[in-house]
Amino acid sequence: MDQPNAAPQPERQPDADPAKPARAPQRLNRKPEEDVGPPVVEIRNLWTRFGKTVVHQDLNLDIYGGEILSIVGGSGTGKTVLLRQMLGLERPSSGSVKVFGEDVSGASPEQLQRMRNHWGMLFQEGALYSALTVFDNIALPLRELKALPEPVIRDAVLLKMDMVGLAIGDAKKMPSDLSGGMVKRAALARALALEPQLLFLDEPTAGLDPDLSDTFVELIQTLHSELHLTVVMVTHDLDSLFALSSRIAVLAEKHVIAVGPSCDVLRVKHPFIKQFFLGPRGQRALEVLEERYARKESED
Ligand SMILES: Nc1ncnc2c1ncn2[C@@H]1O[C@H](COP(=O)(O)OP(=O)(O)OP(=O)(O)O)[C@@H](O)[C@H]1O
Repeated sequence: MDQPNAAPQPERQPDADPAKPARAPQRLNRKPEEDVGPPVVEIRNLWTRFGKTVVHQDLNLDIYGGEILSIVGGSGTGKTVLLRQMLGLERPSSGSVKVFGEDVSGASPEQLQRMRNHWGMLFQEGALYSALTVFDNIALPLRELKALPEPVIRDAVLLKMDMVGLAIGDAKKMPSDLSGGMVKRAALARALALEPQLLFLDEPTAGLDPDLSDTFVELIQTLHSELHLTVVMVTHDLDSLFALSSRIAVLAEKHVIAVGPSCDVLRVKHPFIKQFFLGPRGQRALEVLEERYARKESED
């Protein structure tokens, strides 16, 4: 996690019209410090309208390889819709969403299916198929490829189960036999089945008690660094937000008002940021994180 450093310099959107002043709320739009190459996800001038309701208005966001980018915002600010647009499950009213340089917003179902083979998605509540065993749930994306022999699928499923901390004996269990934490692990194993480079997480710790949530956060941290994943996460959970995020993108006023490392975003003077991060919950989450760092440092 980045430690507080120099005050952030406001940066103009890369494709903004130089003749126009940067919009006042776009206070911060920082790339990660090191040279990380072109964005893995590139959202440009995106508008989303449902009837007369405008959810996103000229929204821009870049997500870079290897980072964990978390999207936060108040209820109804369009986080889930944005995630679904990145996954090609919904189309924006205008603007573009590119993933690995390919336009998701205009892709055909066949193109989308091919693209999705490079992404994994962990939905809220795990979203396992209740009629399938843990093994068959994880095997599903591999079987859908219709290219792999069953012994290869078996090995891949067992490897993924091991990665997420499930025992071989769990393979035959039905989702209804699993605890909340195990459902998350099985869903994560399924999201990783095709060895994606990009992983989308929707509220990954929702429904877990604090201990299970911490364990799951550690698992995501380990997998992120071992598998060199790029992770895009939507979360309300401040503990996992601070523990995991390389950068945080804040949605308010129908667009991204700030994006950068948590230490920089916390300094942006905006009512939502103040209320969300600097209220009692935010302070507690920061204290927990500081304690965790102090413990880690003394252990090292
Ligand atoms: N298919 C749809 N038709 C009409 N309105 C929709 C549709 N999908 C989403 N919306 C509206 O768009 C807005 C953004 O929804 P979204 O679910 O993305 O919010 P969110 O930021 O994820 O909220 P929360 O944090 O409460 O889950 C909401 O006002 C929602 O009612």
